Amino acid sequence: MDELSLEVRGLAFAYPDGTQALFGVDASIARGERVALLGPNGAGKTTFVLHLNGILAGGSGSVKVAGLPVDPKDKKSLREIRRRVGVVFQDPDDQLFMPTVREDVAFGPANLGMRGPELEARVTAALERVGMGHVADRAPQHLSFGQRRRVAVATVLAMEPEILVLDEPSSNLDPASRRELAEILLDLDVTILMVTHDLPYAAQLCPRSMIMSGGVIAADGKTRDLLADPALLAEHRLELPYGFHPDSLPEAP
Ligand SMILES: Nc1ncnc2c1ncn2[C@@H]1O[C@H](COP(=O)(O)OP(=O)(O)OP(=O)(O)O)[C@@H](O)[C@H]1O
Repeated sequence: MDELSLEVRGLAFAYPDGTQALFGVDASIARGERVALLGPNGAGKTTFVLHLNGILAGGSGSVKVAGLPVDPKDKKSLREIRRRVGVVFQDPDDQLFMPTVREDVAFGPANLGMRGPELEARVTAALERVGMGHVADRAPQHLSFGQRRRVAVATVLAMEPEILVLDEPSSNLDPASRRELAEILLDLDVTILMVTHDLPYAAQLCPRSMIMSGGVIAADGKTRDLLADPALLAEHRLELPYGFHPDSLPEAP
C-alpha cells in the first residue's frame, strides 16, 4: 500500500466560462496525517476538493488516492476512488436523504454490495464512532444540526475511506457541539483533510496546514507556525479571531 493517502501534481483547472481556478497545485498528504486547507474566499479550495473524487476533471495534472489515479473516464476505478475519498459536505442535508439514520449510513456500503450482519455491523460501528448509535432509528430531519453533521460523518466513515475530507466541519455548530466534534475527529484513525475558515479549529485538530491562495498552495507547514506569522496571514486575507493567540494553544496532537 502507498504511504501517501493523497498525491496531487501540477493540478490546473479552468471552469467552462474560462475562470481559471487552479494554477498548478502540488500537495501530498501521508497516511494518518490531519491537514487543514486554509485560504480566503475564492482561493480554489472547493475546486481542489472536487477534484479529489473526480467530480471535477478535465484540466491538467494528476491526483492519486493511495496510489490509485483519479480518472473520471475509468468508471470502475472512479467507484473505488469515491469509496476511498469520503467528503463530508458543509450542509448535512446534502448527504442525508433516507427515512432513517440507519438507512442513510447503510446506503453507501449497501451500494457496494454489502448485506446482512456485515452491513449491520458496519453501520453500528460508524454510528458509534460519532456517538450517534442512539438515533439510528430516527428520521435525520428530526435531529439537531449538530447531530445531522455527525450522522453525515458516519455515512462517510461507513465506507471506510482512505481520506476523510471535511468542508467547514465547525460551521453552524454551537460551542459544545463544536468541541464534541473535535473530540470525535481527533479519535478517528483516518487521514483527514479539513477545509476551514475556523483557524482555531485548524490549530486544535491539524498539526499541519496548507494555505491555498489564488489557485496555488502558497504555504505549507506546521499550523502553529503559519498562524503565528501575521504577515503571511494578512497576505492571504486570513484573520485570527479577536484575542486569539496561536501560542495559547498546545500543538495539535
Ligand atoms: N461553477 C463555476 N463556474 C465558474 N467559476 C467558478 C465556479 N465555481 C467557482 N468558480 C470560481 O473559481 C474560483 C475558485 O472558487 P472556489 O469555490 O474553488 O474557492 P474557495 O476557496 O472554495 O472559496 P470559499 O472559501 O468562498 O468557499 C473563484 O474565482 C470562483 O469564482
